[in-house]
Amino acid sequence: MRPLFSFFLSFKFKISALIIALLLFAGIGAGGISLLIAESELRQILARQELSLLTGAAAFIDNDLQNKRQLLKALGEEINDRGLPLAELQTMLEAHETLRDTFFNVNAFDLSGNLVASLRDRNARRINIAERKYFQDTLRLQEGVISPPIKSALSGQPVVVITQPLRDADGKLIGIVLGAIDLLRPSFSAQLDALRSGADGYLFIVAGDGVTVHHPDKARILEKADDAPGTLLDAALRTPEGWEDGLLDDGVPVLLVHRHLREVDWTIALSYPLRSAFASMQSVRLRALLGAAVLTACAGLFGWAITKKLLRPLTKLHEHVENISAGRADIVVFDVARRDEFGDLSRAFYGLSQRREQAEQELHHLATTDVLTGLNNRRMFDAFLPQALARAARSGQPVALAILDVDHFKDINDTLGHAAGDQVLVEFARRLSAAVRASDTVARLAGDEFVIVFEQLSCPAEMDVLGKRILEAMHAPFALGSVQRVVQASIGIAVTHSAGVDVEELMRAADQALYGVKTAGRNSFAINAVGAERVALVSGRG
Ligand SMILES: Nc1nc2c(ncn2[C@@H]2O[C@H](COP(=O)(O)OP(=O)(O)OP(=O)(O)O)[C@@H](O)[C@H]2O)c(=O)[nH]1
Repeated sequence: MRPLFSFFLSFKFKISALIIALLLFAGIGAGGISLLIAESELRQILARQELSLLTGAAAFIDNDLQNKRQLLKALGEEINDRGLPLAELQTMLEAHETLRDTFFNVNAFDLSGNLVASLRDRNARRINIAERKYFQDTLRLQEGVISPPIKSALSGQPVVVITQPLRDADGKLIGIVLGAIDLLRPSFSAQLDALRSGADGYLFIVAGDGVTVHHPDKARILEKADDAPGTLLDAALRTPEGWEDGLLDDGVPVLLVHRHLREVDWTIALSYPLRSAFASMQSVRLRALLGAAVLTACAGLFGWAITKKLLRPLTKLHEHVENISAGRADIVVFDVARRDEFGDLSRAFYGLSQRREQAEQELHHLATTDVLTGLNNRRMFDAFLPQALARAARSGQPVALAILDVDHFKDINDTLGHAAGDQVLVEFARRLSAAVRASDTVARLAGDEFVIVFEQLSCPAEMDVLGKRILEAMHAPFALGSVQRVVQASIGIAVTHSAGVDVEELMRAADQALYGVKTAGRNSFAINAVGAERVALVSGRG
């Protein structure tokens, strides 16, 4: 669980995730925008294509209506020219075969609106259409009109009628003749059926007042469609031609292409469900999405591999830090030649480690060195003496410890001052260091008290020589500014070559020797062989 967790926290994972996210964003963004543009273009193309088909259909219907009007006009003129009375119209209508082919029915009415002739049924019941608006309009305008879709008073069928005023030989209005178009089987039906687009698309015609003139669902003919402001139909009725996007009542998104007719206040429209119109786009979208997903996965893997490679120096750096912490490597491994950010970081680590090492050395020096004389201090001596004893035990060689005390040092301080006292201590330390061998270790314990550890002695008697040499080193007077001062010292030496002697025993033996020298008058040394219980007193001059 934990490695998985740290995997998700890793920089590699974050970078790879970022690459994938950016690619997804760019891919889906670019793909989405391209698809949107393609869809919009396709919509325009489809709409234009459908509109040009509608224009053909509209022209056909306009021509059909115009032909029908012309036919009725010709009929009216013939009646006028021949001065036929209304009573003879039935015979005349029946004689016109073209009327039967062109219209569902043709009827004639007198000025009072009473039926006087009916092409299809000479015994038709005597109806009156005086109240019908198209009748009144024809008389008022004295020219033919096309009615809105209505229910026929004679047949009860949904029809549209085309009227033509009738005159006698003197040109006086005597009635009207009208031709009815059956809206359930209009003459332009075949043409409209041929134009049906797409499996779900359908054509319909609606009058300017929203009443349906033609619809594949015949039950809707004569129904008033919803043309409230903001509806698709409202938009279609308000413009001569064009296309709109919108939702049908049942929520289906459609492309509505429409065109207004020339002969009559009708709009022919094609409702085209976008689902079928863009069926091909759906599959393109799916394929594009799949392609983007595959590409993103490949890019993600590639990004992972590249990131891993790019971050290898960082992994190496981490290894170096671990190795240095564990003492398996030196800080020099940080000093790489790379000329990039990782190189800079590694070298910065190197510099930092160098400074830290230096600081540690300085701290160690401060902690183990006497500030005044530069000799080892008590802390160093305490750590060093047991090691020296252990070394001596291993080598079997004698080891000696000398404790030195400057004689009457307090007098120097008191008579010449503390600074002069310091000078004496510094010079005393210098002479001590010069008098002993490189293998011997000198330290200042405190005040005017010094120690020397002598290692690698050939025999205990060698200490006689060394003790004398130290006293001799102090013979020359100390120059303290303008004053020359003789400085003497007392030395207590403990020497042993038995492995079992410990630090306390040795210190005690050296102290005893020193005490003996002090008691005997100072300026000399004494050697105390540990275990031998013998104190040898040797004069200051050796
Ligand atoms: N100038 C100076 N004096 C110090 C320092 N440390 C300790 N002293 C003085 O050294 C003197 C040590 O005196 P003692 O060792 O007790 O006496 P002494 O005069 O040497 O007498 P004996 O050892 O018996 O000969 C004291 O007066 C301390 O104040 C130091 O770092 N510098």
